[in-house]
Amino acid sequence: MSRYPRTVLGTVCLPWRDDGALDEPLFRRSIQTLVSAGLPDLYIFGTAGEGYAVTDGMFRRVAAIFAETMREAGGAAPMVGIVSQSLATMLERIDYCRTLGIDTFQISLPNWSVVTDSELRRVIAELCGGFPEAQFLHYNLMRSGRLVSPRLYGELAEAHPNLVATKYGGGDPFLISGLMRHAPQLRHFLTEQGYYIGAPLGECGLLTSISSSNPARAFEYLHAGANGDWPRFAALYRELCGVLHALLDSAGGSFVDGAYDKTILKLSEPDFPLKLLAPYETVGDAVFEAYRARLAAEFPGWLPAGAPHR
Ligand SMILES: N[C@@H](CC=O)C(=O)O
Repeated sequence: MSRYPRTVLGTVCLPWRDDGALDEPLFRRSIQTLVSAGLPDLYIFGTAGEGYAVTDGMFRRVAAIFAETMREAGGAAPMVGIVSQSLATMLERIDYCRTLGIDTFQISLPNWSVVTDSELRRVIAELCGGFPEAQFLHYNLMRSGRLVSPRLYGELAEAHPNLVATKYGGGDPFLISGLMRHAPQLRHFLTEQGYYIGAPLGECGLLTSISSSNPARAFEYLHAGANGDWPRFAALYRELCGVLHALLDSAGGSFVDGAYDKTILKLSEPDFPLKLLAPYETVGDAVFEAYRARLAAEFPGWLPAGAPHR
């Protein structure tokens, strides 16, 4: 029995105005739009949410607005990403969020020097042990300099009942099957490609990226995999591979996640700026227009519900 609901987990992006300030009304509106479109399980400060780039002041302001708006919108428990080179800063940020009533955190490992297994055990012990009333999802990504192995997750899950989930954006079949085998008590959230490998093996969740443009269809993909409806699952997977290539072809280069996630979000929030916090470069409006045109022509079912298919 897994410790966290099986659902579609989605990112929230941060809209920056030309003067560099947060566009608060648009930030609130984009959260409301996602929840009312059927995506209530949301987090801030993943890679797309620029958790690596915000100051402490911005972290506090965004976290407070996010928690308040999620409550108003009727979203699930708001999940806040904690990204820092400093374990002490991570603890401070969690402490602050606890004062806002936030109890669900997405943690990644400090990476100035890649942590060893025993250092990793220490990080998880400080975070999970320091806040036993909170719950933690670990973001397993190579930007930390290493991945956590399925067996190590099994060990950590036994030691920390409030380690409840993991998130992995890659597609390594060996790692994915290992997660299901060695740490089934954790909910493993996999992106569209990884979910296709994981769903036949165990009760993983869907970490939505390209599929977030149409939450109802993203849930259809989750359920097709969960219920063993393999023809539908394969058909949606084929579409999603096409959608991914449409996005990458339109972008024509390599960008940090936020550039892609903001392009996807702009489908439902046309005035959402694509700008990223410095020094990272983003895609231009022409990329967004090319992507929207490709979706309309080839995969209209992945446009937001009610969007014109032009
Ligand atoms: N871009 C996502 C990860 C998965 O797709 C994020 O920022 O968390």
